[in-house]
Amino acid sequence: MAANNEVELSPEGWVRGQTEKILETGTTGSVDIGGRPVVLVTMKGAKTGKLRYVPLMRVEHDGHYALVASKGGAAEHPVWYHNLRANPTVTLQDGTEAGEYSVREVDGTEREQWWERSVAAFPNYAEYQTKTDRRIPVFVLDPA
Ligand SMILES: C[C@H](OP(=O)(O)OC[C@@H](O)[C@@H](O)[C@@H](O)Cn1c2nc(=O)[nH]c(=O)c-2cc2ccc(O)cc21)C(=O)N[C@@H](CCC(=O)N[C@@H](CCC(=O)O)C(=O)O)C(=O)O
Repeated sequence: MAANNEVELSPEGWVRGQTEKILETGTTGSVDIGGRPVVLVTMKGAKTGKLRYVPLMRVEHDGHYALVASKGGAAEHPVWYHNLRANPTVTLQDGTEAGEYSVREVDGTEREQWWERSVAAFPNYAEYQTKTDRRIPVFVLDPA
């Protein structure tokens, strides 16, 4: 296991670029996807123990957030899905504010409620779900 403070950004160029911009400016407000706000989630790698920085769409309600493992409607879950399952405590930065959250995957009516909020925040999620038989996982973050 790596030292738990070793940071690793995405190998995906455009994602790394947005992450670097957030880190340089100190605010997630410096980036967006189609004008929609983004949050920056720091999570612990399931295998390496590295600190992984994962930008995701901002879905917030009453101080709780949802993270949608859509990966653009790909056939498989994003790799970070496994990180959250293994290490369900993250730091989430929204704007300039960062806080600690406990993470849980949701199902049933709670998932429906948060899926609606997610699609309202980022309509592309609805289209991504039509592109794959994989049911796109939804995680809810509760302030730690
Ligand atoms: C390419 C791969 O990415 P991924 O984890 O599959 O995630 C794919 C994307 O979801 C991820 O890039 C998101 O940030 C993309 N993305 C969104 N992705 C989404 O799925 N949903 C969103 O709402 C979303 C919004 C968003 C907004 C801005 C932005 O810049 C990017 C956004 C990756 O980062 N791999 C790394 C890290 C892998 C990793 O985490 N390894 C774990 C082990 C994991 C295991 O157990 O297998 C470890 O370190 O231990 C690598 O191969 O080195």
